[in-house]
Amino acid sequence: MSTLPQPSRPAANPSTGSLPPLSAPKSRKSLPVSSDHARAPSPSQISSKIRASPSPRPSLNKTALSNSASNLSSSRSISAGRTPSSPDKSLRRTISIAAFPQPPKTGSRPSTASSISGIQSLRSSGSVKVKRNSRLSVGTNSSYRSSQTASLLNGGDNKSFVGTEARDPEASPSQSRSSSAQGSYSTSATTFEDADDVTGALKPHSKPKGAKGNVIVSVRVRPDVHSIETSKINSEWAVDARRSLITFSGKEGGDYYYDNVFSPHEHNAKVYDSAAKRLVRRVMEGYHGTVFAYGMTGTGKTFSMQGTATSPGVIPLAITDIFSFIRETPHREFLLRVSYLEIYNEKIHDLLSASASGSGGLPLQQEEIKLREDSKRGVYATPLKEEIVQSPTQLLRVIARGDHARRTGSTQFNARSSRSHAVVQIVVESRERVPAGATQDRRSGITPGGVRVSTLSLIDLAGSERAADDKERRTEGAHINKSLLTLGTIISRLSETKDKAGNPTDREGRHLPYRDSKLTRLLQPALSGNSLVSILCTVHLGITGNSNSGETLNTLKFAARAKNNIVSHAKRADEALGSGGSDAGSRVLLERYRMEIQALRSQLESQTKAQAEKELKLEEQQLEKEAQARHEEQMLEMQLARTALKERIEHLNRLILCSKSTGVNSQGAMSTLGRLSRMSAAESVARSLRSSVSQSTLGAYGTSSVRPASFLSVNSNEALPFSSGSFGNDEEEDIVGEFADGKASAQRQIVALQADLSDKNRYISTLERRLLQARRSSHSRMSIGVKAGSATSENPDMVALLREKDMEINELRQQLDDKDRMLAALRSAARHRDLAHLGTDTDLKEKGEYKGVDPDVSDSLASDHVASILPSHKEDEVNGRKNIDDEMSRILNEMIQDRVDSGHLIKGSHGSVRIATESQRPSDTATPVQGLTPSSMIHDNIDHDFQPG
Ligand SMILES: Nc1ncnc2c1ncn2[C@@H]1O[C@H](COP(=O)(O)OP(=O)(O)OP(=O)(O)O)[C@@H](O)[C@H]1O
Repeated sequence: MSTLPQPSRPAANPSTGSLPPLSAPKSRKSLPVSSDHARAPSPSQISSKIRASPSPRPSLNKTALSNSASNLSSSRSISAGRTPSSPDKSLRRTISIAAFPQPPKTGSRPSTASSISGIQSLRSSGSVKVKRNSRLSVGTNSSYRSSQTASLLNGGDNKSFVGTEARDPEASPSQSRSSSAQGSYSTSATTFEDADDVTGALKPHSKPKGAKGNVIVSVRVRPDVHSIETSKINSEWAVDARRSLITFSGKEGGDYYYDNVFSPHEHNAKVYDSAAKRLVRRVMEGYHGTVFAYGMTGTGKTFSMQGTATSPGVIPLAITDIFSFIRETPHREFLLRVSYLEIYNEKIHDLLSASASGSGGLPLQQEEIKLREDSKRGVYATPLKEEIVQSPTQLLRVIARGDHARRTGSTQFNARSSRSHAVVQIVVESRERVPAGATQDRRSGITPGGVRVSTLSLIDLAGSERAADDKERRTEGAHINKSLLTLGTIISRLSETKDKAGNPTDREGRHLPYRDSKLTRLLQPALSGNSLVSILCTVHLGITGNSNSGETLNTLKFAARAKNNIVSHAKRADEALGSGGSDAGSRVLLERYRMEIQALRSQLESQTKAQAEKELKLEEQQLEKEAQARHEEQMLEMQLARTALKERIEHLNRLILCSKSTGVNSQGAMSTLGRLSRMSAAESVARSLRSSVSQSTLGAYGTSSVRPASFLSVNSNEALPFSSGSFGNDEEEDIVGEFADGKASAQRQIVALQADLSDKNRYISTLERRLLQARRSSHSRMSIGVKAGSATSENPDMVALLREKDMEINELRQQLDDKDRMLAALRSAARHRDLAHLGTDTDLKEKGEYKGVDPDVSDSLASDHVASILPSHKEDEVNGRKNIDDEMSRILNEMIQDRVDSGHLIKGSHGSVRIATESQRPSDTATPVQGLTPSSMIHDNIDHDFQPG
């Protein structure tokens, strides 16, 4: 949404209390009468011309006078020769902008003020005939002094009024247009001087005492490109830029003074410096400001406002200045938003909305934009897109986009004529910057002091034109002309009076027709008081094109009326506190943004906090998880190692027991036992043991009625208290079962045991390696744990585990030793047995009793390698067998004792043994004695254990 500057509407009799003391009154009748005018045509003649002004001048505004008397009495003056009661005389208050703080001087852009006077320029160009002191000779009928005082925004306080002498450059050569020594510009509500008023009233060299206002009117003369080529010169016009004077010597001729007159050779930069710069600076300080270009089509309005790439106009130069000001004002912060609209055929279009420019340059249908008014915002267009801009480039780009969308067309006088009124509005919000560490208003969440909002409106009006041939142009022209006419009417009737309802009226109490056109409605706030105004009127005085003297005169009169009638009580906008949520507050975007930023910041802070806490928690959880995972991993490793060790121990145990049993068998020649038992039960020497074992084995299968003798009874030589075929309980039966099958040869057992031995050696070395690794990794983990200050609880476990593993390894070593010993014993037993078998076999063969013996076995038993140890005598043989029996018994006893000690076997009261149940075993070495497992298992194990390698 956008609005033209609408500070609170000026009251019927606006108080000037908030304004700086007026330095001079603005009096319509304060103009000095030049001696020229003495020679001027009669008052009646002048009046007839000057009264082109559409409305008669009301009488002096008594209310205004009385209301402002206290403030103005010292500074107001009523021009000489004029009585307060004079009906056509009006005393207008003036407001001095010179008393306001001066903007910082910038060196950002050098002033391009041309030193060439307009007269000189015109002379050189020859486009306008300069007439020195010719006014009187021409018989000038009127004299418009629209710039009788130091001008608002482009003049200096020292600017003098031009009397007869002063107008003569030679008589009064230097009318300084420069600003005062302090660089201040003064403004004045230009006094429009009716001929009636002038008559006999103007005093040469009189200078109103600082009559100043906030309205500046400038006239720019467009160069005539054809004038150089042609010898014809429009001799009716004379332009004296130095004295801001345009003189027309034709019909209705006269002198026209303004705040600025720019000769055809003045550049845009000069125009900006003199006509707009000051106003722009004031807007940045908190005043509303409006600059608009008015003039016939093709006279250079767009050229002045937009300019070209090489010669930027008012708009781009203002933008540059705005940002220069921001840079130069570090103690304040600013927010700029811009809108751009056009009024085309009495309809408002948003030039920044996406739909503003459709394909092929045709505008798309967009939501109708309406003008609304409220007490706080004044008149504003809605809905209107506003863009927040942060750099001159961005702002220029936004405006260029709007320019692109603006409607133009070819007219008789301008190939690219603006067919609409274009309004750029830049809303400036500013506030004191919060000093670092300053305390803030806790309740509102904002810093003390509010936001100041001011608006700069830069308006390029469409040009007035005569009826065109083209229908479309005619329609456009009708709308343009109507709105411009309304504008002219309003300006000519402007007064400070208002009706009871507070609506502005002219001096006769008639309503001002602001609502007659969108343009005037939109300009209402600017025209009716609280805005600084700069009007740039463009004319073309050449002999070609539309250098129509009548039109030019109209423009000059418009300018003069504007300067004379528009009274501005511009004051700095109040600082609004935007936190209240009121309408005003909601307008103050800067504050809203600040609060939003603050809210977002605190939100961000709390979120960051929460995030940090969450992250910390997650991290902790992660660490916990990692520790847990590590722990689990370690436990798993340990478990695996443990399981592997246990399995191995079991395996070894099985082997040991099997070896024991094998030993028993080998003592009784287990593999051969079956064979022997099959061969004969009458084998003499080894019978006691071998047959008993054999029988017990057989007994286990229920094939023998002989009382079985457990292999344990070998040592004790005690008869087992079991009945035949049973050990008295199942476990013992299982034991018996183990010995029931013994077919492997001693050789194979030895080979198997050797392989197993090497296997175990390998395994032990593997275990040692693993242990070493485990120690290392445990050490590194422990050190990590110590570093992290956690996971120290793992140490006892690890130590215990290591200890356990050490024990297991020791145990394994012991077992291995046992095995070694057993192996040695088995070897020697095998040797002896083989020798004994050789002898026995020979006997049997001799006796023909060696039946059923496998010839292979027989052969193998009779192999050469045992032949060497064959005893020569039977007695030796018997003794040898006895020794073997004894040795085997001893070894077996030792091993059994070991198992009893380790809790795997339980000794019975009668010397019998049985396998300990799970519950009876020591918990830490709960290794099942696989060698004493049920027979089916034993078979498997034996088979497995006997696997070579
Ligand atoms: N001071 C100047 N110096 C050089 N060229 C100018 C000047 N003023 C106007 N012109 C040229 O005159 C032509 C018409 O100017 P411009 O379009 O600004 O007129 P306008 O008043 O905006 O017309 P319209 O109302 O039809 O839009 C342009 O080509 C422009 O470049």
